[in-house]
Amino acid sequence: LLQVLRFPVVQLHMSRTAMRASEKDFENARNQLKLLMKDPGNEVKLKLYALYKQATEGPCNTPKPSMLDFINKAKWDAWNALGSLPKETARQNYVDLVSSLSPSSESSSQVKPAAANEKQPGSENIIVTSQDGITKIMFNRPTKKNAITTSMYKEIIHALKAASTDNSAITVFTGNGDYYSSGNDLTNFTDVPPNSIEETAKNASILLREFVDAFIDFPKPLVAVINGPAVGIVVTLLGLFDVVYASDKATFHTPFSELGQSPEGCASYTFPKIMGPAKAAEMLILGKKLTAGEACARGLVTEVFPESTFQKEVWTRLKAYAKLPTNSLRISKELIRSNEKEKLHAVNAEECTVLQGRWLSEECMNALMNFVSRKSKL
Ligand SMILES: CCCC/C=C/CC(=O)SCCNC(=O)CCNC(=O)[C@H](O)C(C)(C)COP(=O)(O)OP(=O)(O)OC[C@H]1O[C@@H](n2cnc3c(N)ncnc32)[C@H](O)[C@@H]1OP(=O)(O)O
Repeated sequence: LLQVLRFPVVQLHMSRTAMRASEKDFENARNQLKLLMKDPGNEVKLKLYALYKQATEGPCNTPKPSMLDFINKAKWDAWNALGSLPKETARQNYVDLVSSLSPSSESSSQVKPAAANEKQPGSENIIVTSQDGITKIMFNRPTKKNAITTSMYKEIIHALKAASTDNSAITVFTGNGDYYSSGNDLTNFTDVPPNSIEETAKNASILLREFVDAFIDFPKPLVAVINGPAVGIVVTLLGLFDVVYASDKATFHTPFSELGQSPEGCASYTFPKIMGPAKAAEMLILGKKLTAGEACARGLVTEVFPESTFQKEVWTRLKAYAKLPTNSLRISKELIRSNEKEKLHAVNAEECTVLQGRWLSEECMNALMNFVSRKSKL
C-alpha cells in the first residue's frame, strides 16, 4: 500500500484518448500534483486515484480484489464508489481537487524526497546478552517501535530455550528506544497472497501458541523492564512474568477490539486473576490504556520508577537479585507457578484457536487495512 499510494501519482498512467475539452487543465493538474510539498493523506490520494480512473476509463470495470489484497481493495473501493459519474465530471472534480491542494506558494517548490528506508541492513531485531547472572533479551527495532515480526517471535522462542539452561539466574526482557514494544507487527498479515490467507492464519496461530508456551514453561524468574509504552501481546504476556518494573513513562494498552482481534498470552485467564474481572474487561474488551501507576495499582506492575533514575535503579537491583542462589530462585518460582501450568497451556491453546478465526474476519482485515493506509507516507 505504501508503494502504491506513494505520491506523486506517477504510477497513474493516463489514457490520452480519454481527454477532451479540459485536456490541458487535466495535464496541468497532474503536473501540479507532482510539485506538492505536503502529503494530502491517503483519503485524498485515494480520491485522486478514483477520479483519475473514472476520468480516463469510466466506471469501475475490474473484479473486486480479495479482502487481504489491501492496496488494490482500497483503490477499487474508491473507484467503485464513483458509480456512473460521467468522465467529464470526474475530470473536472480531479482538477478542482488538485487545485484545492495547491496553494500558489507551494507550486514552484521542490518535491519532497520520499522517506528513507529505515531498515538497517544486518541489524539484529532481538539482542540477547548475558552478564552478571542476567540474560537480557532486548527488542531492538526502535524505528518500528519494536514491533514484533514473525522472525522475532522465532528468535525469542530460541532465546528463551537457551536462557532456560544457561548459567544466568534471571532473564530480563526490555526494549531499545522510546518504546518497550508496539506488539505484533501489523504488517505480518498484510502482504499475504489471497490464496494463502487461511494457511497464514493457521501458521500464525501455531507460532503464537509455541511462543506463549515458551513463557509458560520458562523455569527461571522472568523480569520485564518496561522502558516505555507497551502494546498488545507484550502487555498480555506480563501475566506470565514474575516481576514487572516500569518507567513512569510506560503505558499499557491492549486494543484488541479496535483491531477486530481477541486477547492472547493467557491474559483472558491471568488478567482477571491479577486485577479482577471488571478491571480486566476494561483493558481486554474495551481497550483502556493504563498509565504505569494505574497498572501498578491493578497488580500488573510490581513497581514504577521515575524515568530519570529508572535504568540505574532497576539494573542495580537486578544485579543484586541475580546473586541469589539460582536453584532456590528456580524452585520458588516452580512452587508459585506449577499448579497453574496445565491450565495456562489449555488457555493458550483456546486463545490461539479463537484468534485464528479473528484474523480471517472482516473486522480484523478492515482494522489492519486502516493501520497500513493510515501509516502510508508520500
Ligand atoms: C503471530 C502472533 C500474533 C500475536 C498477536 C498479537 C496482538 C497484538 O500485539 S495487537 C497490538 C498490535 N499493535 C498495535 O496495534 C500498535 C500499532 N501502532 C500504533 O498504533 C502506533 O504506531 C504507535 C501508537 C505504537 C506509535 O505511534 P507514533 O505516532 O508514535 O509512531 P508511528 O509513526 O505510528 O510509528 C513509527 C513506525 O513504527 C511503525 N509501527 C509502529 N507499531 C507498529 C506495529 N505494531 N506494526 C507495524 N509497524 C508498526 C509505524 O508504522 C511507523 O513506521 P513508518 O515510519 O515506516 O511509517
